[in-house]
Amino acid sequence: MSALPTPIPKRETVIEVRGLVNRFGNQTVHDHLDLDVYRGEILGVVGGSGTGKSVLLRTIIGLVRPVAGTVRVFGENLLALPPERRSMVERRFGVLFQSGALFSSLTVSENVALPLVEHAGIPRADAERLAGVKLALAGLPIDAARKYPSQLSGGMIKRAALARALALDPEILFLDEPTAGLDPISAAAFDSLIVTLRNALGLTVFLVTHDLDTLYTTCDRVAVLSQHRVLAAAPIDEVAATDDAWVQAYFHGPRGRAALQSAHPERKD
Ligand SMILES: Nc1ncnc2c1ncn2[C@@H]1O[C@H](COP(=O)(O)OP(=O)(O)OP(=O)(O)O)[C@@H](O)[C@H]1O
Repeated sequence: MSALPTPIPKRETVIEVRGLVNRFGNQTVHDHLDLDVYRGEILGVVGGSGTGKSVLLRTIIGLVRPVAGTVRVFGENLLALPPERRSMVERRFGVLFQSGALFSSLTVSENVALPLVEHAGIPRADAERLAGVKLALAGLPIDAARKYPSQLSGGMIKRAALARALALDPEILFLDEPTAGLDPISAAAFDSLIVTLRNALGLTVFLVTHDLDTLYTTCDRVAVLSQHRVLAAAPIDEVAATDDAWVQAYFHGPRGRAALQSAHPERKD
């Protein structure tokens, strides 16, 4: 009796981008770009400077209205939703912008509590207690809660911004160059925190980065932006084998080889 083939589980698409066109004046940034992001994965988005990685992130979260194409998050087109339904979808994702974007006049604890008060209507004292839990999740010491952003190191600011992005228990986490500006040890610690949180909370992570170590150590798939589109979206080894000048220079240049060696010391390729 022959065994039945094991069915391949169907991946659930949580972000679907189709035919996306973005232009600023006469500059075309995206031209019929397609991309799927699957539930539970960490997707790294890479590409040369100015290829439109941040604009793609901002379009997906509804901050940029594209010239053409559709973006669906959890099956919903944010830009077509009435404000109340849009805000319900927005509560299901958290965003860590490149700068951290914390309010400088609020303490770390108040920054993290803000979305809980404003979007979830939680009383301030309870929100600050919950903020303490989120700060611990993001790996910040308890005394950081009372500090102002200007009193934190770069790595701590990223963690505080991460705690705020996690405030509303999101299903998707958007991270724009989270390790930029961090020393290698802090960057590696941040990478491993992202993997731990994904595993513990079942998050889907959309991660814009230039950091090859991050790609090798955290990402399930990597999407390469080139010539206004997604050139490839696949596990890193597949993407690194793509016949494209930028991909070859990026993954097989000295930094790419060093990152591969550091993540997989046993490999000789
Ligand atoms: N609001 C805007 N108005 C005009 N041009 C913009 C705007 N936002 C982005 N751009 C342009 O779109 C292009 C893509 O920008 P984007 O920030 O997405 O690039 P990126 O791939 O994230 O680059 P980097 O890796 O350098 O951060 C750039 O040329 C940028 O100048």
